[in-house]
Amino acid sequence: MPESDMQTLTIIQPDDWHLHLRDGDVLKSTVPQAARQFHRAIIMPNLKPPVTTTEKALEYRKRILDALPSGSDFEPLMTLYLTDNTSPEDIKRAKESGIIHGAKLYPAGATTNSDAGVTSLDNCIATLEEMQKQGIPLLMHGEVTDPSIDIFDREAVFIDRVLIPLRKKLPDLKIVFEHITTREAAQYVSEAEGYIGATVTAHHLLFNRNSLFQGGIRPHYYCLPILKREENRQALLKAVSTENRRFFMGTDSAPHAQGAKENACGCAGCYTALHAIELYVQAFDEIGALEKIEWFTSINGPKFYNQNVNRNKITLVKKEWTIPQDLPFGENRVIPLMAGETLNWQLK
Ligand SMILES: NC(=O)N[C@@H](CC(=O)O)C(=O)O
Ligand SMILES: [Zn+2]
Ligand SMILES: [Zn+2]
Repeated sequence: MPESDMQTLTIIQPDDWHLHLRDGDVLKSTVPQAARQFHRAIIMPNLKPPVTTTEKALEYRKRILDALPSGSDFEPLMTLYLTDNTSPEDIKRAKESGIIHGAKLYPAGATTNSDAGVTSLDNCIATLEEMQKQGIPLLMHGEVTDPSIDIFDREAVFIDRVLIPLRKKLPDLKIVFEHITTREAAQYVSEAEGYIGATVTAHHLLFNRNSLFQGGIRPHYYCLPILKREENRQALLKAVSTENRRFFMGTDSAPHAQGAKENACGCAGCYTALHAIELYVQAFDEIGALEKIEWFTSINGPKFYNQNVNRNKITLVKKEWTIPQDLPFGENRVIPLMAGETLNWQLK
């Protein structure tokens, strides 16, 4: 149970089960910011070029570890980027390495750096069977790419067109439905048979689609899956704050340089790794559910991934602070979510 006296909140140290750190120079800031809060993180493989092999993941892991502040015990949990050409041998190799904790499905064209992603799951059945056999979870960006489907419906349609048929074929495949944003997804994950979990971001708990157009167009609130109607936000809040153990924290912190967001064709992704835990605490506090937060932030995720729950604890204090306007990002700047706005809780 979290310890709380209204002015402080102490919880088991959280992990981030969905994080983009990017690569190169920017690791100098993205890695320490994540390591300040989390013990472990599932590292997304959508680099340019993507992390498609265990060898590439080992090299990327080393670059991440090299960017850690000395004394940090942060552990990057690596993932493979599935393509039409990922083979069952690639999966065996990943399992043997001991460093790969999932393989990521990006439907081709669905989101940032997904062009090399899977064009049809039919091309991957042998590979997915091997994942099922080896116990490697399939992490999914769950949106259909059919341009005739409205952007606000792409997640719900994915459940019927892709997820349910896939789970009929491979009922023992472990699945994480990443960054869910709809009532339909929350309900499906709550009730479905078998081994399935879902991550939920802080921004989908805090904001609905009105935030995209508050007094003008707001590129820093644009991410995929796109923010939805309020009723969906309410369904997500309910899912993460009830006793269901299938929902866990995954920030989907996805930094893009300021100029790539504030652009005629701006990139999708919100940067939250600086202040993720404070954002989640704010969301739970707003619905009076702080006593439920620890399952979501610190327990359900490790249990899903067969990892130990962390031993360390973190403490937040009830104290207003202002989110910085921008942050270093290699040679550029990145704008954190809610830049310049106030949060009520601060990590000690
Ligand atoms: N969530 C996003 O809007 N963007 C992510 C990709 C992803 O997780 O879909 C990114 O890598 O920028
Ligand atoms: Zn995604
Ligand atoms: Zn993501």
